[in-house]
Amino acid sequence: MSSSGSSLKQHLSEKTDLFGLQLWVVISITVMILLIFILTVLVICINAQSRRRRRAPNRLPVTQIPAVSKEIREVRVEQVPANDFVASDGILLTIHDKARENDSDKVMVHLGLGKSRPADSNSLSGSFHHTEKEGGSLSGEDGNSGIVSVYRPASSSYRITAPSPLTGLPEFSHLGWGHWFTLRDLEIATNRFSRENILGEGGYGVVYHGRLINGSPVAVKRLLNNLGQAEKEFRVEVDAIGLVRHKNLVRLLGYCVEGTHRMLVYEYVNNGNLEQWLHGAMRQKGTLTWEARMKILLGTAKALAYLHEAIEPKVVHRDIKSSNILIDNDLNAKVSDFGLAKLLGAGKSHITTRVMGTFGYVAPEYANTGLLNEKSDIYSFGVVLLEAITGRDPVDYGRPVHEVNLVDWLKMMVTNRRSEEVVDPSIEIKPSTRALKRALLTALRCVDPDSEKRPKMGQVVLMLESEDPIPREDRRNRRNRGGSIEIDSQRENSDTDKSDNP
Ligand SMILES: Nc1ncnc2c1ncn2[C@@H]1O[C@H](COP(=O)(O)OP(=O)(O)OP(=O)(O)O)[C@@H](O)[C@H]1O
Repeated sequence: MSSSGSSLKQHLSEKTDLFGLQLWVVISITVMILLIFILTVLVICINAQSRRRRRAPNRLPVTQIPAVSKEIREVRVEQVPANDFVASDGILLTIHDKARENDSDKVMVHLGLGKSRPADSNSLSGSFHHTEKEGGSLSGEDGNSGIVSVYRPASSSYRITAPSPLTGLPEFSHLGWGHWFTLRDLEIATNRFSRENILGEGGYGVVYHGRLINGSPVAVKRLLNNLGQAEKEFRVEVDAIGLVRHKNLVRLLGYCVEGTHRMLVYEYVNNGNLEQWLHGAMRQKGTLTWEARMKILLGTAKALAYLHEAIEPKVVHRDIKSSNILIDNDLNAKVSDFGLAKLLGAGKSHITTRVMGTFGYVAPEYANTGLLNEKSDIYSFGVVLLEAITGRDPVDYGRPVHEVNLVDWLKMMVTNRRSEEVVDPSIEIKPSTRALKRALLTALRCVDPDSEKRPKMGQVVLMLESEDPIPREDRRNRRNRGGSIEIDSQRENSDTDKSDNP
């Protein structure tokens, strides 16, 4: 044993060819080099991975809603057979008729405006950038700042806009915009999701009123189920949507991902929604005046203009309707549920069905073909505007057959020069003729059966804000066209004079 030990020692002490170094020295150096090499490789790998993780949100679009939604095609095949959907409506099916389009021309003429050509619409509304200069009605967090906030995924820009003056709250999400709540946090906030805290139930889940430990009131939306969406994917999507900011969009404060639970925590908007004010429980509190309605609709238009035109890539809401327009104490509109379609769109059945939008508000081309872009939101906005003007439901089977569909009835009334009769009878102080025509024209242009002819939301904002009776350019065009339109123009002027100068 000792002889073999001493022979090993002897062997290790032998000089090698490498600079005459002893064998044990060469072995030690080799082992050290190997160790250093392994350590270096490890450090490089860890660095690369963390850099990749940090870069991940930069490559992420706010949402990835494609111009043409795949999910909607799936719905049409599996969930809502096109014919059933359209046949049950009956209106959507026929709205593309040439005769209908001619109707729409007539409607425009009787509003005293004629059908607008592209040049008209430019002169009427200007471009989005024009709006910026004129006072920034499409701006982000601060609606009056005149600055359009463009989503820039560079981390520095969104960290600056990150919120949260809230204190004593759970962990900030990894992108820095909001909070990652635990299930326990939200159980405490909502009194264990008690029935008394339920604000309502929609297609996506149940909404609870809650109070955070710092006293802030919140609305907690408990999503129906996870639909197999991976935790990381959900968090990344929520983070992206959480970065979208506008004073007319309900603010997403944070979320909860725990086990199969998925919850979204929003600012609490305390004055009901437009649907409740027009047709439901909030009517007990009084009737919304014309001005209040226009303020709410203008805020909604600004929120949509922001989603469609001020952020990149744009967001299509997909479910604009009066119950998704929340209202605060100052009668500011707060559009809710934006981004939810994307967040849950990868799921199946009922969620995908929700993505189809809501009966009565869905644009005909969306219902017929499943093709979706922001023009579908604009159609739905037009329906909400008509709903606010008339106080009627978009589809009301309790009415005579020719009045069931709001858009059709409205066109018929305007064609028959009965525009003054469409105003919600519960509005005490009627709008001026000028204001009414302005609102009706805007709504009718939004619900044009031809989606290409609908104005952009930025133009809609300008149309609703405008004080002019009719844009000068538009009048000149109408004079050139002469005939009955000229007569309408004179009527409109005298109406305007009458109502605005009592
Ligand atoms: N942030 C919020 N603050 C106050 N109330 C809210 C908030 N978000 C939603 N609600 C209320 O909770 C109820 C349910 O809302 P939810 O959006 O889930 O359903 P919905 O609008 O009726 O239907 P849908 O899911 O089709 O949009 C509604 O009465 C809504 O006004």
